[in-house]
Amino acid sequence: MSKVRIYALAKDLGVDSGRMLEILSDLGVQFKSSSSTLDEETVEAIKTILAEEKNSATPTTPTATTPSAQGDSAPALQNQGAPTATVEREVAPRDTAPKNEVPHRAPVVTIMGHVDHGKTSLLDYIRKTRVAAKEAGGITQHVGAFEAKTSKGKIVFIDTPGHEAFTSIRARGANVADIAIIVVAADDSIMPQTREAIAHAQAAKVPLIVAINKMDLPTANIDKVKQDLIAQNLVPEEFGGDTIVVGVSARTGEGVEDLLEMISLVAELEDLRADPKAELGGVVVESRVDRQMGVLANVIVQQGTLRVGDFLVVGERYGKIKALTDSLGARIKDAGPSTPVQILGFSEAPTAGDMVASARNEHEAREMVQSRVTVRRDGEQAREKRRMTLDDIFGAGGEVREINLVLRADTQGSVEAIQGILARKTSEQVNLNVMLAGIGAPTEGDVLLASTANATILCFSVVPSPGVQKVATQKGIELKTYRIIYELIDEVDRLIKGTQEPVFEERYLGRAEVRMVIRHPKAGSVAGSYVQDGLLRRNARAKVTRGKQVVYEGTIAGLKRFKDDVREVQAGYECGVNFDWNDVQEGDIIEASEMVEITS
Ligand SMILES: Nc1nc2c(ncn2[C@@H]2O[C@H](COP(=O)(O)OP(=O)(O)OP(=O)(O)O)[C@@H](O)[C@H]2O)c(=O)[nH]1
Repeated sequence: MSKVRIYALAKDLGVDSGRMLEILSDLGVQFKSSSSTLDEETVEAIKTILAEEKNSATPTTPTATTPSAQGDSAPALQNQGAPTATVEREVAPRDTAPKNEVPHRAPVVTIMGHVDHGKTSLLDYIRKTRVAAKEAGGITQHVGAFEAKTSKGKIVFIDTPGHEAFTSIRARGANVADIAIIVVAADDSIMPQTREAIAHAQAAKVPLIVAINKMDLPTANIDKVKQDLIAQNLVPEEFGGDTIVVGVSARTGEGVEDLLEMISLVAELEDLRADPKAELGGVVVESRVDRQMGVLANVIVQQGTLRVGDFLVVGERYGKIKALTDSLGARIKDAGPSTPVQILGFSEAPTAGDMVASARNEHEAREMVQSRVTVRRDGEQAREKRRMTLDDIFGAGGEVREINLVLRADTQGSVEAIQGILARKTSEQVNLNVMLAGIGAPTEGDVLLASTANATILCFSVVPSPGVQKVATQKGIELKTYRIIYELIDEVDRLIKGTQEPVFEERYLGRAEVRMVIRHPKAGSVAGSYVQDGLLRRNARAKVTRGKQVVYEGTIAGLKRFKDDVREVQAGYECGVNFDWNDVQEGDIIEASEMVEITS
């Protein structure tokens, strides 16, 4: 039997993800994502655990016809007898002492990709086929996201496709999406914005699923897309990698079901939970001003529950919810986690990415706003005083070993040349992580990416527009332009140096011979010595040898010329040397050295 992916096994065994994760953690199995593979032994162990549970849960009524001749317990679990229900029932006793009482929530998915690769079409297809719009009078409300129903439950899709929205939300510190779908047209393969989308999803550390769209076209070249994905370090599962790739057509609907199923499986294994009773947390997806209704803000609730009449604080504004509308256009009274809603009640339009909090009453809402204003002002003042330096970004003393870069250059050739040089500079100590390498001037999106990932933007032979430069300045992002490749590389070297632990080298200073030892009741032994070569320096490292043997290693604690304390004594002079050691003898050789930081 070959290796099995976690999600595939969970599906085969009809086990819910929570239980699968529990078993894996009980077994001490480490895994990266739901696509990670399990070896044969682990699979057998899981099957055994499930079989044992099954037996102990139904001791007297062996369920389906599971002949004892069947050595492997797995087929029994795959039997038709409502496996999911059975498993859930079996799990129940364990739930008496649940690790996590917080209920599951629906995944929030964002669709990104290159222009014209079919993001909108895919969203439209899913909305058309999966949203029961008629329930609410036939008009779906635009609330920035919609809820699709699948056999495995609800999936929330953010319906403004494109990474700009996603990134601006992230740049404000919010991470609204749990899963990113990267749409790649089968006839066009990976394009610049695909690469950007991948970089953004990776920077957000959200699992991504690649949807190869337009499979219906005769010019579709799936193999090419897969090869191009590999070149982006996204190795599809069939080649042994972790990247889930699903072929779809937004036109015919082919594969969309599989895509939804994959989303559900990934979501299950992400074990997404949120407490509807917790303090409110939500994110503004978009907002607009309606001539008749006023400000409408589209929000996704992340935890807690929104209720009509609540006071909400968003950024430096607050408002009272006058009305809540769900994605089907229905007026609702409250909305729990992973619910997209439209809120009426703000006096000014909030910005995408703003986080929504609730206050108990108007007074508290006002206070919260006031304290936010103060924090912002303080921050602005502090920033003015101290423009961020690279050391600030990466930490002094090289605590951060990852250097994130966004690279922009005039041609593909330059990009590749620079990337080639950078690749050689990655070492065990420092990882140069080029989050995005693109042709053309840097964009505001690059700055947002850089600001969320603490990256530096390096430009070669391209110049940022004043607008982009301004945003970079506001966000304290280093945006540097070069006309000569080696100057850019020098900058990278500087970054590397800033992040590395300093390297020290022992440098020889000099040697002295001990000619006479004076035993002093208070000062201990003073070695009257003659400096034969170089110099001796106070606080330098000292090694004392007697014949061929090293008898002491430590520090020159004191150094005197006659009665005076001195800092150093040159060759050709006599001096008195003190150590924190008293067994020095006539004839010993003192060798002094110091540790010097290597700068190259
Ligand atoms: N044959 C075929 N055409 C498709 C498919 N999906 C989208 N298209 C077509 O591709 C074009 C672009 O589709 P959109 O959905 O607008 O692409 P998009 O990625 O949302 O584009 P932008 O919003 O401009 O970034 C349209 O003409 C669609 O009809 C598909 O699966 N098959």
